[in-house]
Amino acid sequence: MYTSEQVLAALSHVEEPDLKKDLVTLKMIEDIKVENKKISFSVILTTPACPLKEMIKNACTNAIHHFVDKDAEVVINMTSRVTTKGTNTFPNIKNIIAVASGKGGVGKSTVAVNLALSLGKKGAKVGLIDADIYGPSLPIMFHLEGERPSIAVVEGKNKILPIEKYGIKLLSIGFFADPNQAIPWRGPMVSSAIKQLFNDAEWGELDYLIVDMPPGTGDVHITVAQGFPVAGAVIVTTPQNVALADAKKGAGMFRMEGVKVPILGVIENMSYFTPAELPNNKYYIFGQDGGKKLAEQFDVPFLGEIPLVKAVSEGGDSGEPISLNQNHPLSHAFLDIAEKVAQQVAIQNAVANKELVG
Ligand SMILES: Nc1ncnc2c1ncn2[C@@H]1O[C@H](COP(=O)(O)OP(=O)(O)OP(=O)(O)O)[C@@H](O)[C@H]1O
Repeated sequence: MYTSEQVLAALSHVEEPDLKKDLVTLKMIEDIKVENKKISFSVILTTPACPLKEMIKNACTNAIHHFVDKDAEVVINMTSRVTTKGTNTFPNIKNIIAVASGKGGVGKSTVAVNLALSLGKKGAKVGLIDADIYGPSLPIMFHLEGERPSIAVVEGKNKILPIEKYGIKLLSIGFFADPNQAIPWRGPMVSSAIKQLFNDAEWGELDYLIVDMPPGTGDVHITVAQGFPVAGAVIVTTPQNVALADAKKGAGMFRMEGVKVPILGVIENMSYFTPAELPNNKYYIFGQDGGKKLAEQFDVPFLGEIPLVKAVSEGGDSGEPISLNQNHPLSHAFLDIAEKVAQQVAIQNAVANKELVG
């Protein structure tokens, strides 16, 4: 018969690759049960979208076989408790992630929507705010044109109820505006409208709240970055020089004194085009590797590339984003990006909570 101490001793040899400490020190092991030759326990990851899940699971099994008994039956329940910063002033929303670009039209909304859906597919509780006051696209991308969120009284206060679709909760500035009427936004108006989407909505418990920002750097950015505990920003760009130059300004804003939002990484969209009849050809219409170079310049991770594919724009226009199509290769590409984003959030949280030296 084995003991829990033997199991813990074995697992203290398994390191969490990102956090660079062993699983026992990080308190990631729970519910140890030993029964004859069977050893079971739970590993509590920092996110259900952990890209290292299988690697950690295999390392645990190997450690038990090596340090306890090579014939033990090992049953591991891989689960998660999404981390947040100790200083988070919004405890029911664990991580706010801003999706930003410098230039307009680079696919920021497309990335925000598919990132949110992919995190949801991984089992996280996800919300999405469309804060693009100049061109809110979420109502069309979710086929919710003309919808208005309901209002409910919660603890004596009127609260906006986010609309739920495809497993995530949504609010768009577009739900409150006439799509045929342009609004001349002034600074204070912008600020109060954006704050309402966060403060006056009944979001419930969320692991990740993705915020689709307007292009450029303006009032919305300042309101979100200074008014709310943003876990990090993702920068979307195309490889084109004009987009990169603007993306640099956008990323630079998050690093300014008084803003100081960590940049989680760069996503390159419209990286290349592959015609359906020539599936092995890649045409780098907007140039090559611009996103990677931008990530290098800012010393942040490159989170992935998305090619120019007709199904992406069709999915956006029809209200069925590409991520809903499980079989499409880009659905996998977005899942991969979502894992990398969640991983970077967990790393930033560990740095902020002084569990990791940044
Ligand atoms: N990888 C892609 N392949 C094909 N079409 C794409 C791709 N990414 C985005 N698009 C299309 O490009 C257009 C602009 O995308 P999107 O609205 O996501 O950009 P944006 O940066 O959010 O724009 P805005 O500046 O208006 O906020 C949309 O029609 C979208 O469907």
